[in-house]
Amino acid sequence: MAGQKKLLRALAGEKQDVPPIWMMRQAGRYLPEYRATRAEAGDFLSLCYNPELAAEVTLQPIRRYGFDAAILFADILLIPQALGADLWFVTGEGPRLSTITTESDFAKLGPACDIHETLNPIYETVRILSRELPAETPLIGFAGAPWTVATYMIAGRGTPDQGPAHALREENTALFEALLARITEATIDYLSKQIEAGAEVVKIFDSWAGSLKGEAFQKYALEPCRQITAALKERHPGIPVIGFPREAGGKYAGFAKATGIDCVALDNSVDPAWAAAHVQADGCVQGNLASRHMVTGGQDLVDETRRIVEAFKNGPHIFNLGHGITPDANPDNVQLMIDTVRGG
Ligand SMILES: Cc1c2[nH]c(c1CCC(=O)O)Cc1[nH]c(c(CCC(=O)O)c1C)Cc1[nH]c(c(CCC(=O)O)c1C)Cc1[nH]c(c(C)c1CCC(=O)O)C2
Repeated sequence: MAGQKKLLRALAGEKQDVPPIWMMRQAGRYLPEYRATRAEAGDFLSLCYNPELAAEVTLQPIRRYGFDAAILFADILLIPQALGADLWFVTGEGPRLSTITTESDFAKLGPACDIHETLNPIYETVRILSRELPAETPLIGFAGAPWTVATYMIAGRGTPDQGPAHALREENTALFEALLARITEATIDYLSKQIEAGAEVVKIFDSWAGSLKGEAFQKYALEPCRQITAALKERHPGIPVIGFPREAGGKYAGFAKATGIDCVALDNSVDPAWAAAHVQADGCVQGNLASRHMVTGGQDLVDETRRIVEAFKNGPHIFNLGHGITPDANPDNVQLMIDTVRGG
């Protein structure tokens, strides 16, 4: 069923001599061809909603590097926008959204079933990519996890400690949980449409999972991921799901079993030998190389890449970074990483 695609074979639990490789944010500002297409689109959001150009930037890193997977070009904050939040990007600073802190803010959001009107161009991007990607290159669809998306919707921007979201969670738990439930429902529908349009794998990005401790992690990171995964696998039997509870630390262990996901994406704070013993024991793992190596390069990059490949060589493994590549990265260092993984 997994066919010959290396990524799908790893997700199905197969150990390979050379792991498949792709990179978080592989379509991005470190590539001159991305910057040119983004300029043609006008701005980042216009690029996300332009199916031809979004497909073009998705394909750019595949053409340049021959990665073993493509990831849909879009953003986790399109869901809040499709639910009715205002969204814009401030150059050099990041995203801004209208905030949700009261029942009346929440009441202004639309129902989950209304998101597709806004998100239809994204499904069109997926359809174009299904036609244009090389036969051996699967397409990964994605969405943000409800907690991470909620942190942006509550604060109206990225925050270092997710303070406003934690405050709402403690002070108005009912409103916080209603918001999470709405995002969860929308995310299931959104990912389901991506799969219908041709995505062969989906990934759930919980970039701020690490700030949820103890029972809160179980309720607001693990449980929504379990719900989304169960609903998708019921609608689309066999669809592989990658989960990324970033900075989950010791809670990476057991996460795949508890949620039903097929692969756990690791950030660069976990020791690969520990993760091989405690996370990969349950199935496929992905990630772990610190993104800064794409800036600094050299022998350190080669040594770290080899250390990770070696640590995970006895089980299913997808080579990737521990977080997205940054705009100051050198494209030559990406090639060096790929050559090291493939050439030893
Ligand atoms: C938290 C989060 C966001 N977006 C995303 C996350 C989760 C993963 C993570 O933790 O990095 C996920 C994301 N964002 C983007 C993708 C596309 C696919 C890929 O190549 O990985 C994916 C999977 C494109 C993007 N999303 C964004 C860019 C840069 C936009 C530009 O061209 O100016 C890209 C290529 C913008 C974005 N989008 C977001 C922020 C905070 C920012 C601004 C920060 C920055 O400028 O890098 C929200």
